[in-house]
Amino acid sequence: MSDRSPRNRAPQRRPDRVRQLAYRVIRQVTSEDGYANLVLNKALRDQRLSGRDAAFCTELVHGTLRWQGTYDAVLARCVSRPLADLDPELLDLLRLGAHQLLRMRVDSYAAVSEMVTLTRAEVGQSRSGLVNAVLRKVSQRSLDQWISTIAPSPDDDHLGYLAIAKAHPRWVIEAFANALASEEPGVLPHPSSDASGLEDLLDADNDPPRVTLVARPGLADLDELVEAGATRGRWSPYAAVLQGGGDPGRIGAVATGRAGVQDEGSQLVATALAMAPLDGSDARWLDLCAGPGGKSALLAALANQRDALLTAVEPLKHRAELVRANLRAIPGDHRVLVEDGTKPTWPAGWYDRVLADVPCSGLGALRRRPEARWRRTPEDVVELRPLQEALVGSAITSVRPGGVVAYVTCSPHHGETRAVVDAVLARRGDAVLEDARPLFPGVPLLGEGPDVQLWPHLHGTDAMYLALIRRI
Ligand SMILES: C[S@@+](CC[C@H](N)C(=O)[O-])C[C@H]1O[C@@H](n2cnc3c(N)ncnc32)[C@H](O)[C@@H]1O
Repeated sequence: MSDRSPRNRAPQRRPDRVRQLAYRVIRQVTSEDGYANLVLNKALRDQRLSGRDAAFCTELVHGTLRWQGTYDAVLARCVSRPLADLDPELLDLLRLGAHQLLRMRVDSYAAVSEMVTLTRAEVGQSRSGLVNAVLRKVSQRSLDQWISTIAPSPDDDHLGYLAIAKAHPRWVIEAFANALASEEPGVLPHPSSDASGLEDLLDADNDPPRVTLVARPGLADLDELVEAGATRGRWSPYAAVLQGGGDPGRIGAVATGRAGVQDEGSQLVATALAMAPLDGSDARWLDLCAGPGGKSALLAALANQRDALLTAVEPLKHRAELVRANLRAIPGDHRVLVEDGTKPTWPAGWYDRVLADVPCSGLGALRRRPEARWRRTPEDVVELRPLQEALVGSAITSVRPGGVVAYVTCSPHHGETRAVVDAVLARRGDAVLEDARPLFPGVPLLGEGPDVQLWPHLHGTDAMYLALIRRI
């Protein structure tokens, strides 16, 4: 009989440092409603993780959070009680294990064994048996086999199938299907084929985006970013893409604020507002919902080239500080007001161009926010509506007759795009919609207009929406 006295027991293995960090980041994101990107970046910095370790940790965190709904459906088949009855720590450990087994090329034995060791260290020996047993069951099938087992047949319930196979909540897929269908008359809102591009869109959401830079006009030019290793963007005249990622802060133009990190779709909508034709005065520009100030910086740089000035409005003090920081490198006496955009303190009709980039569900930026899809609810869209309508109303009141408003969301959900614009314009007789498509030169697949919806799968951008409104 072997001697199991503590003195003779084999020393307990230490958990793998990278998996442990990934688990702790995931815990913070799920238990404190943290933003994965912020929590992870801080953790990587604090632990001085870089190179392959940082990349592995990022994949563990982002992948686990992004595929959470699918992993929960798999785990529900492997755990004998409802997942809701599991301790949240245990559930996060199981999700992290499932990700390694089902979507990473980690050897099954290594993945299970590492997760058992991590479980022992993080929640105690008594739980490690359950983790071992459940993950072994998970490892008995590939992801495709699990999907065939647990998802409804695509012929019976296409959206239900996609929810599992593409890891999106069903209500989000429905909203996307509706938005895509309205751009392509004749395509059913609930397609059973992918004629509408729905599957491509969901796939694009599951691909982490490359880092896109903006060369702020008049301050940096694209050649400078290209020399630093970036390649020119596809559509925006100011965009460059950092191939292979890397820290953008190492580029001089970014470190000094002459360039910044900004999705190409965000660049396109801000540039579209600046390009809208205008008769008469073009001196006063307003960014009504400015924080953290990415679009403010681009608009201010463009305004500066025409001797115009930008006023940026943001009610949250800490976000207004971010706007100030973003505007610091831009020449000109641009102002930041810490105010509520629905209660203008400036005279009606004061501005020539207004951007209303309103608070929204952010469903258009799921690529870059891995946890967001599981956190948002249909109620968010309903609850944001009155604020969105008040802000468009305020934007229209703030612009002079003949001036233009760009209503922008980072969401393709009709409840926060067309429905908002239509409701506001139906109530007031002093503004009309204009065709925004000519303001996106060279950008293909802009639909039937007059508004513009960009898409990750078609344009490689966030799903930004823009409606161009002219005050009459
Ligand atoms: C979608 S974000 C704007 C992003 C920004 N334009 C950029 O490109 O960096 C919406 C912003 O509106 C702000 N906001 C919320 N309520 C507001 C209000 N009543 N008036 C003005 N801005 C508001 C939010 O704090 C948030 O910073």
